[in-house]
Amino acid sequence: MSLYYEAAAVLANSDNAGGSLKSRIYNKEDLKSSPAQLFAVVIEASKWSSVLKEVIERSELLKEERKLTPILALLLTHDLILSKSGVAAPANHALKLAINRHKARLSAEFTKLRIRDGHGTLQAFRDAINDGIAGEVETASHNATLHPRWIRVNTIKTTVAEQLATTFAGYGMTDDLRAVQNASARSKIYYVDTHIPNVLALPPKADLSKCPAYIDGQIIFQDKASCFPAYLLDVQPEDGDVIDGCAAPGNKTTHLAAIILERMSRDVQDGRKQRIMAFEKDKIRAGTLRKMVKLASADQIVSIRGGQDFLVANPDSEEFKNVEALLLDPSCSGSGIVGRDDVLKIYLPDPQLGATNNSNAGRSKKRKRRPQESRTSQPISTLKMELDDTATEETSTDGNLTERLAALSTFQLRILLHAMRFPKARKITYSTCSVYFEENESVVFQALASSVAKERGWRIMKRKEQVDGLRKWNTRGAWENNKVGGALDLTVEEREAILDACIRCKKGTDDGTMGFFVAAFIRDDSTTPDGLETENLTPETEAVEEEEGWNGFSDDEGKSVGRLEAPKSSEDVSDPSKNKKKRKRRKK
Ligand SMILES: C[S@@+](CC[C@H](N)C(=O)[O-])C[C@H]1O[C@@H](n2cnc3c(N)ncnc32)[C@H](O)[C@@H]1O
Repeated sequence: MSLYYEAAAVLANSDNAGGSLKSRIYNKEDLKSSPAQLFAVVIEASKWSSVLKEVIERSELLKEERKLTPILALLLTHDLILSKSGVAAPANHALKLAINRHKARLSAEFTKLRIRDGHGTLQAFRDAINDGIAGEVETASHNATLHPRWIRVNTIKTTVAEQLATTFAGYGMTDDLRAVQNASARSKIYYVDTHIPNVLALPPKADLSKCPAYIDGQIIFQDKASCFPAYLLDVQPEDGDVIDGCAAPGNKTTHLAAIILERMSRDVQDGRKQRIMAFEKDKIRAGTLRKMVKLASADQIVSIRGGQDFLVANPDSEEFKNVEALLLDPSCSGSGIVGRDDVLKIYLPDPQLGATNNSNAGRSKKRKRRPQESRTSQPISTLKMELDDTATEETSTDGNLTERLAALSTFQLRILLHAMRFPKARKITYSTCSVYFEENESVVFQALASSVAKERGWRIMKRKEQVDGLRKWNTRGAWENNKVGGALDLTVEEREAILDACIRCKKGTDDGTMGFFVAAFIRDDSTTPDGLETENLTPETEAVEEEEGWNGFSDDEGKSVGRLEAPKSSEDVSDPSKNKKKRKRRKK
C-alpha cells in the first residue's frame, strides 16, 4: 500500500483504533511506510488543509477523479504543490497519474489563492502558514490565538534559570502578557507568570514539541489554570501522604511531585517519606500517566494505582493512614478547554463544490484577507484528533446538556465526599476544566452541606488562607439562582465568602487561560467521629451519600461520562430511585 493510502487509512480510522494520531500510527503493526514519514505527511497536509481544500474544490478535482477520496486528494495535492520531492510514488502509480493530470489547474488555483491572500511569494505564504496567521478557518475557538503556549518548568529536573539560559537563550522577557498573546510563532519572547511559580507563557503557536527540554520532560505543556490545584493544595513536608484521585494524563500529579520534592529536605528525600498515590481508573490512560510520571522523574515519589477506581479505595485501609491531602480533578464536561494547537484539525474538500459554486468565487481579487476571516461560509467537513496522548481528558458532548451536567455533578460530588472520608485528611482541592456552575460552585455548596463535611469539620479554605498567588487572583466564584437544590441554610454573607473562596478562570480573556475552577477544603481537627448523621441534608447530597455508603456502584465514564455503572448484582438499576429504596431496605 502506498504512503498515501496508509495515511488516508489512519486518518479515516478504518480499523477503528482509539487514541491519538501518534499512537494510531506508531501502534499500527503492518505499516509499509515509515511511521515518521507518515506522521510528517499528515501534519504538513493538515497545516495547509484549509488552503488546499479551496484549491481542490475550485479545480474540481474530485468531480473528475471519482476514485480519489477527499483525504487522498488533500494529501496528494499537498505533495504535488508543496513538497520539494513531489508525490512520493512511482511515475506509473495510479495515484500519481491521477493527480498529475490536474497539475496545471491545481497549481494555477493555488497561485491565485496565494496572491488573493496577499502573499507575494511561496516562501511568504509558507511563513504565514507556519506562524499560524494564514490558513486558519474561523471557528468557535477563535480565541485560541490569544491563548499562549503555557509551559511549566519541571523543577524535579531543571530550574527556570537553567531553561532561560538554554532552551530560551536568545529570547527576550516581556512583562506584558498581551505581547506574548499577540506574537507570531517565531517571536522569541516569553512572560514569567506572576501567580504560579515556574510557569512561563510563550507565543500561542510556538512549536516546542521538538525541543530537547520538552522531549526530556524538563518543560511540560500545561495551561496556567491547570497549575492552580497543586499550587493551592500547598503540600508541606509535614502533610503526610497525598492522593491524586483522578490522575491521568498526570499534569497535576507531576506538578504536585515537583512541589513536594522541592520542599523535602535531601535526607528525607532519600528515605522517601512522603508519597503520592495516583489513582487512574482507565487502564489505557493509566499507561499515559505512567509514561508522564517517569519522564518527569516523579516516579521517585509517585505510586500509580492504574486501573483502580478511587471511589472503591477504602479510606480506612492501613495504606491510607497517613494521607493528609487529596487533589481531585475528576472527569468533567471539558467546557473550559480552549481549542488547542495539539489537536490536529484537517479541513476536507467537498466533492460537490467546484469553481462555479465555491463560496469564495467572485471575491475581489485585490482584497487582502484578514487572517481570522472565514474562508468559507459552507459547512466544513473536518477531521479532528489529538496529536499525542498527553492532552487532558475531554468528555462526550452527546445528549442533553442538563442531563449530562446532572450526571457529572452527581459523580463529582461523590468523588469529593469520598475524599472527605479519609481519616487523617486535612486538605482537599477540587477542580474541573468546566465553565458550568453545576460542576463547580454547586458541587462545593452541596459538599459543604453534606453530613460527612459537617461531622468531620470540613470547611472551605477562605481566600485569605490561600497561597499568595491565588489569593491575588481576582476571578472568583459566582452564584446562579435555582441551581442548588434544597435549603442551604446560609446567610448571604456566608454564601459570598464561599464564592470568594472559589477560584475561576475564564477562557478567551486577557488572562490567557482556559476555563477552569478550583476550590479547596480544609479542616483543622483531623479526629474522625464514628457514624454520620443524615439530618439537614439537601436531597441531592442525601442521594449521593447513600450511594457512597454502598459499594455496588462505580462511576463509569465509558463514552458518556458520569453514568452510573450497573451494580454487580442483577437488580434493575435503570431507575436510580428504585435502587435508593432497595439500599435503604438493605441498611435496615
Ligand atoms: C480530568 S481528567 C484528570 C486530568 C489530570 N488531573 C491532569 O491534570 O493531567 C480525569 C481523569 O480521572 C479518571 N477517573 C474518572 N473517574 C475515576 C475514578 N472513579 N477513579 C480514578 N480515576 C477516575 C478519568 O479516567 C480521567 O483520566
